[in-house]
Amino acid sequence: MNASITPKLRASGLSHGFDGRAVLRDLDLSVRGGEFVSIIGPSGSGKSTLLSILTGGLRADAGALEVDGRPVERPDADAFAFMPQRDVLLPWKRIVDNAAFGLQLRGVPRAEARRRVASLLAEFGLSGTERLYPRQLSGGMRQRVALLRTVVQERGLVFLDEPFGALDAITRLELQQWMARMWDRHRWTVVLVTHDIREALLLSDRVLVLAGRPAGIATQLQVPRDSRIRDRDFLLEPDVVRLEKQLLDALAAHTAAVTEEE
Ligand SMILES: Nc1ncnc2c1ncn2[C@@H]1O[C@H](COP(=O)(O)OP(=O)(O)OP(=O)(O)O)[C@@H](O)[C@H]1O
Repeated sequence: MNASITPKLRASGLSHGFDGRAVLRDLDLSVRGGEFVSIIGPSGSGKSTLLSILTGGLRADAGALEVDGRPVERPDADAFAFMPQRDVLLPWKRIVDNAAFGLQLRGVPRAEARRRVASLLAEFGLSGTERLYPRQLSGGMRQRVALLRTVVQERGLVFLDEPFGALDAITRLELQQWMARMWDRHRWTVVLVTHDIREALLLSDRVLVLAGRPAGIATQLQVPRDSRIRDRDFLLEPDVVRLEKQLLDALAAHTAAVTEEE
C-alpha cells in the first residue's frame, strides 16, 4: 500500500446511539497525516460522541476504525494525544511538571520529561513559568501549558476538544493565531472539535459539518492552504468570507430541519 495515500485515521460506517436513540449514523471520516481537520456542528449533534469513539472512550455500535491503515477495535492510547475541553492542569503541580505529566504517565522518567518540556517552553511563550503554579498564570497561558503537555508527547495524532472555548475573545484570537503559526511549523495531524466557525477556518485544511438526526458529515469544505498568513486579516479575505457563509448556511439549514422535526 502506498504510505503517502494511507490516511492517518479512517472511520467508516460509524453508527452510535444512546438508550435506543440514534446519534450518529453511517459516518465516514478520513484524516491524512499532517492534515488539520475541524469538526463543527450544532450543540447536541454528536461531536463529543464522535470524539469519544475516535479516542477509544466509547465503542461505536457499528463501524470500523483504522489507524495508519491498520484496523483497530479502539485507538491505542499510544497512537494519539488528547486535550479535553476543561482546564486540566493540576493545581498543586508546578508548570514544568504539569507540562511533563502526560509523558510521565507514559513511563518517561521525570528528568527526561522535564528536559523535553524545557526545550519547548520558549516556543509556547512560557519561558520563566517553570516553577510557577497554574493559579499564577492567565487562562491563555494555562491553555498553552495544556497544549504543550499534549504535543510534547509526539503522538501521531492530536485531538483537541474546544481548546479555546473558555477564553475571552481577544485571548482566544491571539491563541488561535499562535496555534496557526505553530501548526505551520510542526505540521501535527490534528482533529479539532469546535463551535467556532472562524477558529475552524483560521486553523484547518478541511472543515467538516456534523449535522442531522442522526448525524453524519453533512458538508465539508477545503480551506485554501497558500502563502497567506493565517491571522485576522485572512478571515476578511473574500474567498474565506465565502467559506464562512457556506458553513453558516449549512449549520442554519440543519438547525432549521431539526426544529421542524420537533
Ligand atoms: N452518555 C450518554 N447517555 C445518553 N445520551 C447521551 C450520552 N452522551 C451524549 N448523549 C446524547 O447524544 C447526543 C449528542 O451529544 P454530544 O455530547 O455528542 O453532542 P455535542 O455535539 O458534543 O454537543 P455540545 O456541542 O453541546 O457539546 C445528545 O442528544 C446527548 O444528549
